[in-house]
Amino acid sequence: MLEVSGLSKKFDRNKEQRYAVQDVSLTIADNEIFALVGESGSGKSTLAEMIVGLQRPSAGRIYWQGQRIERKPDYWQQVQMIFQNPDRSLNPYWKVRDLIAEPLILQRVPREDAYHRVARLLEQVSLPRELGLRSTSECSGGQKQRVAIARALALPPQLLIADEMTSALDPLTEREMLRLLLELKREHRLSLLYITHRLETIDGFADRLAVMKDGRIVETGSCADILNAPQALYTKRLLDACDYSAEPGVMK
Ligand SMILES: Nc1ncnc2c1ncn2[C@@H]1O[C@H](COP(=O)(O)OP(=O)(O)OP(=O)(O)O)[C@@H](O)[C@H]1O
Repeated sequence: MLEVSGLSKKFDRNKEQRYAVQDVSLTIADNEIFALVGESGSGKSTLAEMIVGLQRPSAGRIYWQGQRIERKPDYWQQVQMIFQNPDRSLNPYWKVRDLIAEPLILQRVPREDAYHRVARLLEQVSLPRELGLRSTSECSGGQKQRVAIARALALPPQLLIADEMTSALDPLTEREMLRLLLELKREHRLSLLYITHRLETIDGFADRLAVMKDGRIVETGSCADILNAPQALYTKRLLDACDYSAEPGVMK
């Protein structure tokens, strides 16, 4: 469904040009959870931001359903991103229900109909309906992240990109979030690009996995294969660092 081919991004740093992402190619299939793993600074967010159009690639192409995204104007409605810090996409002065309703209102859905849909979305992400009348400054970190998910689902996307969305949350809330994403995948048949630096969280969750280091993909394959028998030295080091064999994954 999504194909990234030879994608690179260079930034100027100290009068030099450095690659944040270099010649990355990958595909994400329909209804697939694809995890992108790597340590801090390996280029994961830059890659995601190119996919959602927040950064312009220095080289390479992105295809959606077989066509370049520049030729698919509806692509931008079919992809949504959730950030590590939900405040990045949520205005603290707005009520939760208006934040979630905004994408619908922008599509000219009548306000009353939009609020009905918001009530259903709040239920889907396990938030009480009353929370709709609060501002996000009155919500916890986990609640804000659920609000961000509900907003991203208001116009159901076909591809959801979650960039370190659970890394500021406690382990129990993290587990709940991953369960919620699995449910949403089943219900909406969406695909998910799930970005994390924590390999141990994706066991039993992701279908496929790419490991990124210094802007390049060093290993890609089925999640189970890579976790059980990593080929790249770097992946082995990442697994050792999180003591993967000793700790069951979040979803087990
Ligand atoms: N706007 C920018 N200007 C210059 N360099 C940048 C910019 N954005 C990112 N970089 C650099 O590109 C590299 C990759 O950064 P990126 O944020 O994509 O990594 P990451 O794997 O997502 O890291 P983290 O897990 O810490 O978010 C880093 O060396 C970073 O300093």
